[in-house]
Amino acid sequence: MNEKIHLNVCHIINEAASVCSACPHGAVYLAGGGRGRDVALYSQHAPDYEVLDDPRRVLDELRPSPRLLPERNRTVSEDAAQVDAPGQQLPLHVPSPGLPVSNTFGTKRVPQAIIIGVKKGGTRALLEFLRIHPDVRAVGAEPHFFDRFYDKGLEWYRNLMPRTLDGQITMEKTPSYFVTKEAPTRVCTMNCQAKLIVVVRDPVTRAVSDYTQTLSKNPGLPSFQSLALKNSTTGLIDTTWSAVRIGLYAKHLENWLQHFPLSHFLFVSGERLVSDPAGEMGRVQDFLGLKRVVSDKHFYFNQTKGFPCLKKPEGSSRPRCLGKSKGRPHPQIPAEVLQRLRDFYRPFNHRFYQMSGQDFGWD
Ligand SMILES: Nc1ncnc2c1ncn2[C@@H]1O[C@H](COP(=O)(O)OS(=O)(=O)O)[C@@H](OP(=O)(O)O)[C@H]1O
Repeated sequence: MNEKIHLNVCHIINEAASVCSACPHGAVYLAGGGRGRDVALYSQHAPDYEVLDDPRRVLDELRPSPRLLPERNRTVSEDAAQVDAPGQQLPLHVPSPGLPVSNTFGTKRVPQAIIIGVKKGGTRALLEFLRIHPDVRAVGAEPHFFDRFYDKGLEWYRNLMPRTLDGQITMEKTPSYFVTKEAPTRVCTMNCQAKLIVVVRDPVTRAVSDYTQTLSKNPGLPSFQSLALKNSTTGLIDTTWSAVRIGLYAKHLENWLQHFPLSHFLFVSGERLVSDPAGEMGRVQDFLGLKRVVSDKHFYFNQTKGFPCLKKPEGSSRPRCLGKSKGRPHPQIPAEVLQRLRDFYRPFNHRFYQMSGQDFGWD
């Protein structure tokens, strides 16, 4: 193989990571320890990464569109920067000494659109669905720039972004931005015209989902009810617990609305993203000013997973579901505790419906 093409092939293998239920953290890591000739090149550099199971896929990546040839930002894992696991982030870039890490196609731009929340709302599904669109380029891992790494500076942030051609939109998702006090002013300092997407989900289910994630990392965690309730007799809710606090959408939105007009926001229903992904994606594409490319022909409902999956996600010619940490079973929570939480959230939900102009039907 011509050396230049060979390097491009390797580069694209490395860049074409996509979500996969069979791999740790739900991601395919295409570099390292491969069975295929091209993949094997990486074995000494990135031994920790999973193997591309079919080197022929590389050719698929090369074929479809010249837009795929510019650098694809390296995706690591959808859970690379979990809000619950500070300090346990995987690198945003897979090192590949001696091989080109970028080419000169396109420009790295700061995002014009950001998925700012909410944690456990369905943000990963939305980003992966958007990445099918040829005019969307997104960083795979969560950069956490506007909450944790702001002092690294805007150039650091911009450098994390994939290169885009004219007309393509740069995006990222970090769900913790929605609940970060300083995030709105920081995002506005970067770009006050930014479009902001919030995937919201019934705050009670969201809290249980959040708890499920923490429990999966820490099996000794106290029960949901002991964390959610200040006192089991009075039934008072502990609003200092982050799993509860994140669901106060009206309160967090109020903070954002001090810096951005409502027209800059799109609220995506986490529930409808599961029941009607194509319908919800239609709204998202309209909001972003994109042609409606992502449609019902891209989705199928996977009975085993119980969720919609992609027929052809970005960088793949095979169907893919999100990883095991997305759409996992929740522990059983006593009905009276859930009811107590539902009652607690009701006024906040109604306020949120008023503010957003949308009724999400959570009660
Ligand atoms: N298509 C598809 N496949 C799998 N999972 C899906 C999908 N669409 C939405 N969801 C829901 O996404 C929930 C996880 O939300 P996030 O991706 O925002 O989580 S995170 O904040 O990034 O950790 C996840 O929450 P759990 O069900 O609690 O695991 C899912 O309910």
